[in-house]
Amino acid sequence: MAKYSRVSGSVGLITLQNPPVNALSAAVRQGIVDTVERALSDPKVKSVVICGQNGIFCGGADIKEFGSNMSGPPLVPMIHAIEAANKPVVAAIEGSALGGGLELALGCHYRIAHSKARLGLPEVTLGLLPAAGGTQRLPRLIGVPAALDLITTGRHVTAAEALQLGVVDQVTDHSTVDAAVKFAQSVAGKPLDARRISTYPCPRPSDLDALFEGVMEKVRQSARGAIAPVACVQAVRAAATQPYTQGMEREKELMATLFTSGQARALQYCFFAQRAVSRWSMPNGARWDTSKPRPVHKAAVIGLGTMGRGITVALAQTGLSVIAVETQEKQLMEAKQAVSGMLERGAKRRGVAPALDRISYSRDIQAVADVDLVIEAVFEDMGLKKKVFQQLASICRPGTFLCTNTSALDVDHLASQTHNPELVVGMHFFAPAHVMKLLEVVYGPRSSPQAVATAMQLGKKMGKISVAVGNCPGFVGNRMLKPYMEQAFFLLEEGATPELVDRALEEFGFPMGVFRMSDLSGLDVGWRVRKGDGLSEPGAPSGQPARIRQGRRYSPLGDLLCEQGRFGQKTGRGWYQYNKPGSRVARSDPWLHSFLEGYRARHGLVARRIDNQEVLERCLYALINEGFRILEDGIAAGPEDIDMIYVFGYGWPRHRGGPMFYAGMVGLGKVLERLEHYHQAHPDVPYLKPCSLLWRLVASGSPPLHKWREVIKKLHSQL
Ligand SMILES: CCCCCCCCCCCCC[C@H](O)CC(=O)SCCNC(=O)CCNC(=O)[C@H](O)C(C)(C)COP(=O)(O)OP(=O)(O)OC[C@H]1O[C@@H](n2cnc3c(N)ncnc32)[C@H](O)[C@@H]1OP(=O)(O)O
Repeated sequence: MAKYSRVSGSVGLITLQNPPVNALSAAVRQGIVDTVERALSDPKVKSVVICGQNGIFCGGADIKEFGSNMSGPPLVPMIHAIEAANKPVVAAIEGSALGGGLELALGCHYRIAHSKARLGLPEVTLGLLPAAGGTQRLPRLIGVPAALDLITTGRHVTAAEALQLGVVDQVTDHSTVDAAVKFAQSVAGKPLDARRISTYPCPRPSDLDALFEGVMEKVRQSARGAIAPVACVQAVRAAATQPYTQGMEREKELMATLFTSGQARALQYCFFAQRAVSRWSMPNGARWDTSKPRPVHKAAVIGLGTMGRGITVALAQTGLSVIAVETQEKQLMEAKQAVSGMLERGAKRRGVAPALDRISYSRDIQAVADVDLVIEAVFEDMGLKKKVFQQLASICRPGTFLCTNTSALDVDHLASQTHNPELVVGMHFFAPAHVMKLLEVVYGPRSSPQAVATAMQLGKKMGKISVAVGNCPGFVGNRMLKPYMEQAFFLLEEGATPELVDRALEEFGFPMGVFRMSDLSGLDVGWRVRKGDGLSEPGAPSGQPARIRQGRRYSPLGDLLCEQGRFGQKTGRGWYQYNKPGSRVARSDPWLHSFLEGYRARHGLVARRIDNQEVLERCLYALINEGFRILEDGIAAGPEDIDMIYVFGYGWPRHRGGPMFYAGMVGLGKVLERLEHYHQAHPDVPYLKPCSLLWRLVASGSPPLHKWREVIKKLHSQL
């Protein structure tokens, strides 16, 4: 699918046609090969322009093809043929030129870009490297350090930056195709030898070894176990140290390893899952494509603590008018300052004016009377939230959407405080709310499809990955976190240390292990919840054994630390020790180790050797098991929803695809077998009991993840 025409008498115009992004599918590659041949053999044609239809040059190789047997002409010889052409070929870049799209443009002799175009080699984000010559041509064109930056980060650059780097030859504000055709006419007949990038010598930095060692070190640290960034560095090193043909061989060899890796599968799954979650559905049949969102121009935020401040910033940055309400004078003053600071810093980073005048502050909740949507972000206390919702119900004009930023409380119970429960949804942001990408949109049994659609659309406008989920304690993310953390506590009781557990999880790829994370977010948060649930003393019924609550195993370790005032980083002591309160550098704490020994002795527990494998299996499989329960309960519509929540909100390593994808990679049978094993060893831990959906999936032959919905549907229809 590439259209051919002759324009302005002597220019062969090739238009890539594969909506929506003109990906280089087999048909497009065949189309390019055919039309280039046609242009080169037509004596009337003196030069050639390649462009893409619908304002986008090319989004790269067709990622969907990677999972199947690839047919059609391969990219590398196709691009070589273009570069070797004896007539000038000009790329007219509008919209995006990414991955294979940019590699195609690098094979052309000239590149003209529209000022709004974005260019990049994002293959690394898909677990790959630019394997159509990108790792060899780009460093030859723009130098090794700049090429390393683009290829190892995958970042997209603007046309202006591309021009500055030397990736493109000209930028236009007008019709790119017209400019390229004119340019093509002007260079017709001119020698092309100096325009074939593969023939350029690669500029060789004097400190080559030091440069590559430094970049490799940086990449290894930030990649957290991802292999593609490392391979990207190796491929660029080949460009800098070997002739082009050998460099291409190295590129191919490294790509072959990446192409078949589990990491590439996981990252490509994430690419599609990230897009799939916007196509939400509810158990009652309501869906994204049949539910119309209402526009939101003016919003209000109630409560300006940490979350309320971040939400206010995120809304203002999206271009909405915001009324920010905080009843406490001192808190309001502090919040104003903090919000202005965040907006100014963000605006400076993005080179725009801060959106300060979009926000008006008030101490009076009556100020929200005429907004389109309210986000309540007061303290996580049901009594307080209920009061706010009752007030909102009487203040707001009819039709106003009322959203709660609770992280676990019952959205339906809050909805019942209003006259229009259909207008109520949860909008669970993650701290810091103006930075974190995840938003859980929580629908209750009475939430209208329009309320869900409106919250989802608002989240998208705010640049969030919004995932629609059902209402249950903890929703999806926090509900799954509970068994994960519980296992970590039990492992301490049985002989592990916080350091051992955290190391295993960090080696797996989490940015922080469970105990370092708990110190960061504050041990008191969970303590308050456990007290509310009647688990932690003194709320627990008297006379019950210290390590059993509500008939199941319970570890009071977190409560005991809180009783000592060890709330984590903010108090300078938690699972680790810190130089001073607020310090972020966790150090091993001998006090904690002897406390654990004393605790075990008091409860007659004998410490045993626990290895990384047990830590991972118990923590991760307990979390995954809860994920299956969530699917079984219909709280999440599909495994992609759960995975994107964990990747974007909980630091699950993207190259492992999310917990449910990971379960599929490990093998559902193996997950089931290990859960059974651990449940037999710990029968008082219900979270370790494999759930029926997992049994059902294994009994159905462990189908691939995209077929799970069918099994879930069958299960629901039988209930
Ligand atoms: C032993 C075995 C040896 C094997 C060796 C194998 C050798 C193979 C040789 C391969 C040569 C390598 C070539 C190249 O280096 C590799 C690549 O090019 S990989 C692809 C790189 N490109 C990207 O990563 C870009 C991805 N796309 C985007 O970033 C964005 O889509 C966009 C282009 C900026 C547009 O953004 P939006 O306008 O917001 O639109 P969406 O993102 O919502 O996308 C719309 C729609 O299009 C789908 N889509 C986008 N890009 C692609 C793509 N490249 N391929 C397929 N489909 C794509 C996207 O999924 C959306 O559809 P939906 O999912 O919503 O249905």
